[in-house]
Amino acid sequence: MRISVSSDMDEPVARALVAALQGRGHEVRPHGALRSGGDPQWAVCSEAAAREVADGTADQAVVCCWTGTGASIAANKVPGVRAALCTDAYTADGARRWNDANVLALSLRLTSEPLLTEILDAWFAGEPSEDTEDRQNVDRVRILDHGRNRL
Ligand SMILES: O=C[C@H](O)[C@H](O)[C@H](O)COP(=O)(O)O
Repeated sequence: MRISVSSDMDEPVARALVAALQGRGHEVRPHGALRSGGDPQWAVCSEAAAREVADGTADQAVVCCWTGTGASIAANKVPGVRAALCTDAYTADGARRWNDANVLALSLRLTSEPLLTEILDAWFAGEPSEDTEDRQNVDRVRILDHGRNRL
């Protein structure tokens, strides 16, 4: 997959994330502190990565900041993006399964490299649920994207 990755800080775990994604065969599109000349403000680089998912340049994105909160907030402002801040593998699996999340948000502070591996394993193994209620919930979120009562 083509995966946009942003981080507002050039932290070892952010570099490990890029290497892990490449090691899994993904094409990484770096943003923020991960790219020479990139704008490292979390609101800017998270939005840039998320926009690539929304416009189809990327299949998914991983957005990072110290807490993960700013990155997830900014990404979720982009219509079509469902960003989930995941602090463990169970949450990452649920985000893919029940939320059809297309952007993974991570905390640079909390995510150790072993935990990163667990989260990525769960994220990439997870498939969106076909359950009717789950799909209806995701559709409701799509309606919210547009600010009006249609998909
Ligand atoms: O949600 C915000 C993020 O956690 C930032 O990474 C945090 O604000 C640190 O940014 P700075 O080092 O620019 O203060």
